[in-house]
Amino acid sequence: MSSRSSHSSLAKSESAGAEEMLSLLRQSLKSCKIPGETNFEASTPHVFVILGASGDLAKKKIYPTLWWLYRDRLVPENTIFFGYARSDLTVDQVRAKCEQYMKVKEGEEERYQQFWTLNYYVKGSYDTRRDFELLNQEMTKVGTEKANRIFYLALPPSVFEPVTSNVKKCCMSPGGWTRVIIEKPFGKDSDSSAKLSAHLAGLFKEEEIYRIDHYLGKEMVQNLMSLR
Ligand SMILES: NC(=O)C1=CN([C@@H]2O[C@H](COP(=O)(O)OP(=O)(O)OC[C@H]3O[C@@H](n4cnc5c(N)ncnc54)[C@H](OP(=O)(O)O)[C@@H]3O)[C@@H](O)[C@H]2O)C=CC1
Ligand SMILES: O=C1O[C@H](COP(=O)(O)O)[C@@H](O)[C@H](O)[C@H]1O
Repeated sequence: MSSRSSHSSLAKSESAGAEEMLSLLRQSLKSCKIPGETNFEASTPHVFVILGASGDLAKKKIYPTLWWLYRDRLVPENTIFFGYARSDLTVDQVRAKCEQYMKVKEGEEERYQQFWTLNYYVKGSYDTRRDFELLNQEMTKVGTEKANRIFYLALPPSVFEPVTSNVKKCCMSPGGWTRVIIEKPFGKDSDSSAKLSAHLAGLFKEEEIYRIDHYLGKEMVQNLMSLR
């Protein structure tokens, strides 16, 4: 076999491997029927909110990941995305910040364009109830009251408490479920971690809270096929 054809069969087998993994992921999402949860195929609308949408984590990790999930049809079709932060930004400006991390391949441009048409941005502070009321109004206006809502805190830990309090007061989904995702660090020592946990427990049920350390699981997720 020539080196060119061995490269091309390697590329084919890698892309077949990726397709196989995506197909497995879709199958498992579709067969997942947890009571009270959304069936992946159902038409239930979802709103994914990135709090701290102007920041480093948002542009390097969260928006790219949402785009890749959307591209690979691993989020329910009826999903919209809201960015929220104090910076005065438009969706186009958020898009420009993210651009170099999105890794859009040839042939994906149309879907990529579609992804951004599903995005909205609301400017607001983290400790003002009125701003979260406005976010709530916008989400309801663009989406529906039935939509499940997911709030991703891409924010410094110093604002975790006011933000989660305001989400609870103003932004819980009226007709669906609500989830709050917090990226590490969960406090800086045992006391501050316990304080944060107590605060969250006072607002949400445990199943409404997701604590993420993407770094801890990274290698395992990347090697999912070898682990099977
Ligand atoms: N960046 C990364 O790769 C990783 C980050 N993390 C964690 O994710 C979270 C977010 O990180 P990252 O995006 O890097 O952080 P940033 O410093 O970029 O902050 C995110 C946004 O929060 C707002 N913000 C920043 N400082 C403050 C402040 N003192 N008070 C109120 N709002 C503020 C700003 O938005 P605005 O002014 O527009 O409101 C900013 O764009 C942190 O908890 C971090 O530890 C974890 C792993 C990796
Ligand atoms: O959580 C973390 O993530 C960032 C980014 O990691 P990446 O390898 O997924 O790009 C990392 O720089 C940081 O050290 C780590 O704590």
